[in-house]
Amino acid sequence: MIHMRDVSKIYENGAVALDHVNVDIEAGDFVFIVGASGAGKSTFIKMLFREELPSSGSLFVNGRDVVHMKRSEVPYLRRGLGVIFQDYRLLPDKTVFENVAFAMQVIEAPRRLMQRNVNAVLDVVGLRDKFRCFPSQLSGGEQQRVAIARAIVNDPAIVIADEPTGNLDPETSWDIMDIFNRINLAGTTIVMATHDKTIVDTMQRRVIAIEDGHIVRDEAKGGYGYEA
Ligand SMILES: Nc1ncnc2c1ncn2[C@@H]1O[C@H](COP(=O)(O)OP(=O)(O)OP(=O)(O)O)[C@@H](O)[C@H]1O
Repeated sequence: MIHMRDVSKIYENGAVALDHVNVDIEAGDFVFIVGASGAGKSTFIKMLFREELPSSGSLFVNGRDVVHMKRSEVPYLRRGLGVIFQDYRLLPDKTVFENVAFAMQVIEAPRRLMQRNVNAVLDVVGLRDKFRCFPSQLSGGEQQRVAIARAIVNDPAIVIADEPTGNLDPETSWDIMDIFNRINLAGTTIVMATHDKTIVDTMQRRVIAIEDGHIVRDEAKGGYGYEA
């Protein structure tokens, strides 16, 4: 599903964000990416949806060669992925329904599917009754739930999340993790960078720890491994 071979990333200013990284993530995995600030977690995540390219090495995501694909193929890569950020990134002038539907419009999904699928994912995240609200009328946790609905509405094989609970209080964070858990149980692969020690320690999922651009630990049922 995700195969990284000898991947390094050196930014233009010379910063080495990842140094000869090898990782295999299989269908249905739930993986936490942990590590100190600046360790390389976001770089790792960004390469999966080709926001950043490796400087060297090979990367296959969903069977696609991320390094050698043409620019015109990038939308096809991204169609198979749902991406979630710490700061939600909703469109402020669109309602909850429109924010989620927009992800279907972008891929030119048939209109008749739109109503059904948007309602279905709003049910998954428990926000069907807020479909007319604008993001500014929602709490942070609700906005993140809209972002999750948007990420999964096209039924991606992989959901990629960079610090999705970073702006949320512990209780709301657990509501969000509950949704990720259900999405994973339905078969979707989850790759999540996080600083949340309690969540990682409690969930006992696969943990990949990055330090200074190197993978220093990869455990099937791991803990956070650092002091919070
Ligand atoms: N666009 C960029 N240009 C130059 N250097 C960068 C860029 N993005 C990240 N870096 C550097 O690459 C290294 C890894 O950064 P990255 O953002 O991947 O770390 P991180 O583990 O996600 O950190 P955080 O937890 O603070 O988000 C750092 O040294 C950072 O300064």
